[in-house]
Amino acid sequence: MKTIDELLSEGVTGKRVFVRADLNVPLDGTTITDDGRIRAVVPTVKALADAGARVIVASHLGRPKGAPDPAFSLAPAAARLGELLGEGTGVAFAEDTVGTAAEATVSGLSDGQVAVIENLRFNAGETSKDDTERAAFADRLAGLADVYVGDGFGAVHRKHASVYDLPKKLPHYAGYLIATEVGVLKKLTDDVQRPYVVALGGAKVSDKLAVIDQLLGKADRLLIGGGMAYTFLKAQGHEVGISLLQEDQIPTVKEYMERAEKNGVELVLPVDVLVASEFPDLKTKAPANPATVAADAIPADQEGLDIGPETRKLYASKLADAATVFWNGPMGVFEHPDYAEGTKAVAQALLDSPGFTVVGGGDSAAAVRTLGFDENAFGHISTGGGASLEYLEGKTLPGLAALED
Ligand SMILES: Nc1ncnc2c1ncn2[C@@H]1O[C@H](COP(=O)(O)OP(=O)(O)O)[C@@H](O)[C@H]1O
Ligand SMILES: O=C(OP(=O)(O)O)[C@H](O)COP(=O)(O)O
Repeated sequence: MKTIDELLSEGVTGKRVFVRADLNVPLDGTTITDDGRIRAVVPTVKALADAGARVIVASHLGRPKGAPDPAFSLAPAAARLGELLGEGTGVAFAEDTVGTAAEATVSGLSDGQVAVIENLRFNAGETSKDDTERAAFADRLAGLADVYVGDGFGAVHRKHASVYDLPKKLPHYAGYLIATEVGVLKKLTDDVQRPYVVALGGAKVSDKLAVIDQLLGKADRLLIGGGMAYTFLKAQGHEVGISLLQEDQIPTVKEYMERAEKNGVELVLPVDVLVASEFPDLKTKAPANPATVAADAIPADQEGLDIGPETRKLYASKLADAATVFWNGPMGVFEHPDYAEGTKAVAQALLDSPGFTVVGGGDSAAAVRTLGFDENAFGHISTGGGASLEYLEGKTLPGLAALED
């Protein structure tokens, strides 16, 4: 994989450099609640701009349906990137991705200037499963630039036009963030120190259940929380009320539980959970007054939204002797204070553990910071949840493979 340092040594003055970042930050309206992913790409963008490149930063945000949707605009992220790059840099923003606004914005760039183009996923070609459709969109993106720098680690597991097809059409290099992320995760695959404990939670259940398959051959202990837990509880035969559930995965999860037992992997599930009859209001943060119930006694009209106090203690004890910890996915709806204790307890347990601790994922990293933890106290905070999990699985990641070609 060629790195950005090689590109800089070849010279970039006047070149249009397309930086595929992951600016998929959590938003409250147009307010960014955690800017970690934007800060993470600053070294790459700054190095290119300082060297006289005309930098085009592109990203997805959220999961819009292949058409413009103002709720998913990258405008707030562009403004924040401008602030982070500092006085005088200024960041132009194009209100489309490959249309006239993008073309005009890019052709208006002088050497050392930076532009952000609108959300890549406002175009159906970005995420299309049809190779021809994706390639056609990548062709249009390629028209904007001379060189490609891949630095959106959080999206390298996606076979999307800007991640996989575009680098094939331009000279391509890995940015600083991708180089750092891969360096750290490699340590967890090559020579992992044991006990190796993995904690999994969050809401992207269908995406992340698959990694458990691989982890059953690698980890010593798996702690399951967040929205992920209820498919396991249901597979054990318990009712989960109106909790997040991946019904079609129940047979798979049953098989995981059997294999864990056979392989001597400790698979740990919540023993109690916080429940309420409705999802909390994350805007007003009005008190949700959850009840604590045993994990095998979730009422039919209630939803599990955090792990309970006994589970917090249990998970802390299971992390206490870990030599390596990988954690992805909040243990509950941490954005609301009534459901943040489970995530806080796991974050604290990582800090108390003597081992090497890695936190992966946009929301997990955001949770650690917004709940007041010092991000530097963890071994590594990865900007990618799904991406880091798939890397640990040993899968070929499209966005890394394309940079290696
Ligand atoms: N029990 C639950 N029910 C519904 N959503 C949950 C639950 N626990 C956690 N979540 C949500 O999961 C989201 C993060 O999930 P995910 O995107 O998978 O994590 P990451 O970005 O760290 O990879 C958070 O917004 C959180 O509110
Ligand atoms: O937030 C992301 O992934 P993550 O939640 O697994 O960390 C990335 O920006 C990828 O987004 P996607 O899962 O909508 O493709």
